[in-house]
Amino acid sequence: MSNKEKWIDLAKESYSKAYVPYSKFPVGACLVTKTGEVFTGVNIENASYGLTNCAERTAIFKAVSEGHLEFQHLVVAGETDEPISPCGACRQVLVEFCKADMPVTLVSKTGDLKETTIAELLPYSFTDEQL
Ligand SMILES: O=c1ccn([C@H]2C[C@H](O)[C@@H](CO)O2)c(=O)[nH]1
Ligand SMILES: [Zn+2]
Repeated sequence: MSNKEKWIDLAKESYSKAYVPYSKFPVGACLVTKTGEVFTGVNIENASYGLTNCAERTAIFKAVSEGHLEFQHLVVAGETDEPISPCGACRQVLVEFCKADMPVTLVSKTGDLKETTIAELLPYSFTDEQL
């Protein structure tokens, strides 16, 4: 089994930890650091719906909290017909921590994959270079 297949499995396995009483729509992410450590994340919803934290941001915030700032790959898996597509808020947070050419693998419920990159997900993004 390749590393990427393992990361896809980890993203899917994390569904069981998603806190999704409102949408019943679990999403799992697996973020891999440059040195190969893996951080999973799930969506965590709230009765005040807007405070929901997506799986992607949960994974990033976990990794950054542990001192990791360099990443090599992200997998996001959802119970969608087509490979899941990260929301705009997560794309902006990903741009903050991931290089433009970092590969991102998006996964559907049947295991269809879409291979993309950070820059493809959020072209012409606002970054610290503009501050
Ligand atoms: O890429 C995505 C898309 C959606 N969600 C979550 C937010 C909410 O909990 C549920 C439905 O939008 O899915 C994620 O975690 N990641
Ligand atoms: Zn999101």
